[in-house]
Amino acid sequence: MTVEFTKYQGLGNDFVLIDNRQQAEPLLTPEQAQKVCDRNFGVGADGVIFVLPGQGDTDYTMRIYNSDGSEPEMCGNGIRCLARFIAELEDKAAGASHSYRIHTLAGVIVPELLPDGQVKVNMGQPRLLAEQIPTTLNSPEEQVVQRPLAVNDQNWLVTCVSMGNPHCITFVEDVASIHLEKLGPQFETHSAFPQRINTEFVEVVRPDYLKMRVWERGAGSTLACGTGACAVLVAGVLTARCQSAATIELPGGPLEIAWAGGEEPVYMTGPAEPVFTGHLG
Ligand SMILES: N[C@@H](CCC[C@H](N)C(=O)O)C(=O)O
Repeated sequence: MTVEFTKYQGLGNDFVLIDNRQQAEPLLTPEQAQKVCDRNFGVGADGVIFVLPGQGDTDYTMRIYNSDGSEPEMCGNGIRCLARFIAELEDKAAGASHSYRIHTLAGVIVPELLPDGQVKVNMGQPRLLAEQIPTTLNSPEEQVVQRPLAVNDQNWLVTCVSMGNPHCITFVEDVASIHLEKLGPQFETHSAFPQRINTEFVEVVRPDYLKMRVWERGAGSTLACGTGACAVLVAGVLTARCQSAATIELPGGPLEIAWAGGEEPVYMTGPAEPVFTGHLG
């Protein structure tokens, strides 16, 4: 079977996008997606994203496999790419604004194409209780803010935030000095995180400008993570380190993130670009 695809990237976080509107099950298995993501033997990507028919009152459904074949609940950079891909499939005029209601495993997420080509996403409310992350770092109905976690013979103070998918945030003096390849896998598979974890190391340059590096669950070191940037802003607000709106600088470029606190949703604005089209098989 031949499957058409378009490769997209959002700040260098790259995805193979597949038009799956004809059926409710993804056209590829997790094992096939893992092969497609291989950077030597496949197309090469951090994940494969499928646009499926909507459910309930939504326009479409998004499903995603990480490059290791696991299925996360949400992907921030991916949903910006998905919005651009849908506009392309629907043949919408370039530069026009549109928004879509997208069903995901993290709930309904609403990306909006802006006239300047950027995509602004209502990412929903952050979930802060230990049982929602999930983590054993506090009692189930408590938040996890600045809790000690031993990794690699060091004690780290971590704050945990779920944006539908789990994130563990650590504020450090110098983010460039972090040995991501060594620490990332140890955080990801730590017994305190029963569903593994995405890990962000963050340096606060100013209250409105933070630098972060990320080790993603199921994908390793990536150039950007949209849900991660949202979780970082929330952790920065919870620990009084940053303003309610800030630029989060990632290795692949900046994202604008805003959260008014409490039960308000988090907003993320950033780019998404097509790279090339092709077919599998
Ligand atoms: N890169 C993504 C997050 C993708 C999912 C993540 N690896 C997980 O397993 O939760 C983003 O931009 O949010």
